[in-house]
Amino acid sequence: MRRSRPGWAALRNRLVASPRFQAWAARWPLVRRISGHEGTALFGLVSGFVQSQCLAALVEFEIFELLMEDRLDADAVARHRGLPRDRARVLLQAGAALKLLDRRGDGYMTARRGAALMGVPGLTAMISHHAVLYRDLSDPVAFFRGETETELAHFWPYVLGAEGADDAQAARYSALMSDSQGLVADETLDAVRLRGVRHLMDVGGGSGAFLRAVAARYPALDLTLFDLPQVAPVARKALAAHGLDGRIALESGSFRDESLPRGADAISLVRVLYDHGDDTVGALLVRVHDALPPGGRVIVSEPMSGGARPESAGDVYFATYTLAMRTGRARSADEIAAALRAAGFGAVRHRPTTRPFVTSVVEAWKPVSQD
Ligand SMILES: CC(C)=CCC/C(C)=C/CC/C(C)=C/C=C/C(C)=C/C=C/C=C(C)/C=C/C=C(C)/C=C/C=C(C)/C=C/CC(C)(C)O
Ligand SMILES: C[S@@+](CC[C@H](N)C(=O)[O-])C[C@H]1O[C@@H](n2cnc3c(N)ncnc32)[C@H](O)[C@@H]1O
Repeated sequence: MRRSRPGWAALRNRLVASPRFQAWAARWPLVRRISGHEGTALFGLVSGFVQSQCLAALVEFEIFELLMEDRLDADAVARHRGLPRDRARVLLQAGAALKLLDRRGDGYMTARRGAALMGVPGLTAMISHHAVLYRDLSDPVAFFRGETETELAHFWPYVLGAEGADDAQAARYSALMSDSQGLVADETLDAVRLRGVRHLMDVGGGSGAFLRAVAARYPALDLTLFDLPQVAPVARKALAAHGLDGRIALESGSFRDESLPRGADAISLVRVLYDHGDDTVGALLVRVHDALPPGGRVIVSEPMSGGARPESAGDVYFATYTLAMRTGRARSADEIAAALRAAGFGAVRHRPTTRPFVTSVVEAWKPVSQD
């Protein structure tokens, strides 16, 4: 691959890395703003793990619930939560500095950002679950060398295939996933139009939260949920609880081992591909292609890497998370498009979403004629 000569960038780097240049830049009004901005951004990176752990403590001590309606001082919070007073004060100050709590006088109350966090389904459960990833990352050098026996690799064993999972694990997985699926479903359905589709099959649909959202927006669509046999009891229960057991058909099987049921003219893969390696994804997309009629559509929705324009959610969080799982990876929209084309799809479209940290969407169509 041809490399461009990074002449200007190399000169800039030498200058910016020099303490003398930094001291000079701090004195001059025009550059002072840029250097202050860079310093603040760097401090955010350096201290980000402490911020996340303060957030985790606020969640575990259920501080947002306690301060949702009442303004309490640190002593009262300490009493309610069985914390030493001086430590409660430090935690509440940290919450206020992170704009999760709002301090007035000596009193603290849940701030708008804390209230928003409480309103995102599954987010506090995800924050608690991060304890596993945090342990996996405790030696980042070993982690990136691939030397860590990660806990996350065992947390989702059935991602690796039907044989690895038991019913309890499937239920736990589906609960954590379905809690967060409302947001993913809304983002996905805002990004794609299903008008003209007759029958949608959601492959790897978990407990059916995506199809529930589809059913609400498109009452005339036929809907099928396909997932592992272990997930079927959880899905059946969830659909019945929402009165949708007659509305959404359930099919069980493993897309690793068998072809997909035919009959749908659109197939969705919501947060499925990034769990799996390239070979599994390639084979799955061929099976999706085989199951669709000519003119049928595939919809891929999941958090994605920014590719040539790296971005934080896909290239830091989800890329690291999937690395810790030791199975899948966060792919860019271009990589997913290439995999779709390799499986025989055409007319690939990237549909932007408003919250790429929740999901991004790529759609493609099976050509009407193969010539
Ligand atoms: C009322 C007055 C006076 C003013 C109001 C002003 C106003 C309009 C304020 C707006 C407030 C508001 C409504 C805010 C809403 C904010 C929302 C909805 C924020 C949503 C945030 C979502 C987040 C942070 C989602 C995070 C998701 C994560 C971390 C997901 C992780 C998923 C993983 C690890 C999945 C793994 C799957 C696997 C295992 C790879 O297969
Ligand atoms: C990350 S979850 C996503 C669930 C749901 N689509 C969502 O977004 O909440 C991945 C789903 O793929 C399913 N899955 C994994 N391997 C599978 C396989 N071999 N065959 C069928 N489904 C599978 C899992 O059971 C799980 O429900």
